[in-house]
Amino acid sequence: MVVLEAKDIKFIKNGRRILDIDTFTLREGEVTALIGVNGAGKTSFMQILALLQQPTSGQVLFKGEPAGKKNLLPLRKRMAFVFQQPLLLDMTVRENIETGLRLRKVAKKEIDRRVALWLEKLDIQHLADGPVRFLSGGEAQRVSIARALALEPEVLFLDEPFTGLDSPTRGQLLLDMAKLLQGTKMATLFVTHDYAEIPYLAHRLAVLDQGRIIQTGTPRQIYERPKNQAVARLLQWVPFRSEMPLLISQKRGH
Ligand SMILES: Nc1ncnc2c1ncn2[C@@H]1O[C@H](COP(=O)(O)OP(=O)(O)OP(=O)(O)O)[C@@H](O)[C@H]1O
Repeated sequence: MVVLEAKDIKFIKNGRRILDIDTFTLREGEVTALIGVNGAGKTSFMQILALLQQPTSGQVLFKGEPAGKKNLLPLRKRMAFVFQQPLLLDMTVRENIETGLRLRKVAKKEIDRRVALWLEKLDIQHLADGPVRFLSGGEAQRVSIARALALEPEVLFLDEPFTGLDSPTRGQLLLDMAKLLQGTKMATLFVTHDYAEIPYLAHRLAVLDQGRIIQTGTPRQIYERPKNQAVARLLQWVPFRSEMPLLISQKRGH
């Protein structure tokens, strides 16, 4: 099922075409990785999909409902973000996870249930009542993931969430994240500059080049058959790409 759909998106700034995307979809239960060189338009496109930025023309549909001024806020409440910087409030871990739920007027009992659940799933129960100020980078990112997932969003945006973490911390968090996303109904967009992360999380891959989506498919399809020179060039630095585990693609029988 298509959860989020972008149609005929054009985004023009200072007379320059930043984005020109005919069609793009995020589907239920699927993680789509979006890659492209610096300046390709990933952030702009993510902001448009997250309804944080209005395109010059075109439409974003949420489960078939066109997003417009009237339904912007209720639709945004059905989405959640994890950024490269955890952007935590100067409170305890527990309070950080609770805040978004309170803003959405979730009942106290349900807040307690969800906070306990996501503290456990992210393995941060022991940090719950301490201030976020003293957390390591990896712990802070776990809190920001728990905060996003506790909202039970229908769409999840992951904006380079593992960048800046050391290798073992990142590896463990990637594996934990893959487990957490398995079997959920969320439609997830995953922007990353580290292509080695893709096979662990992404079912689909979309390549953005100069504002256009130039190829979509499973990671394996794209690694094995890049559509043109631009895609091949982009992926040429992926280490050992032919031997990569491609965990999710294999499990799903692609
Ligand atoms: N509001 C704006 N006004 C003018 N130019 C903009 C605006 N937003 C983005 N751009 C330009 O659009 C292009 C795409 O930017 P964007 O940040 O979306 O790319 P990106 O793929 O996310 O890059 P990076 O990987 O470096 O974050 C860039 O050339 C940027 O300078």
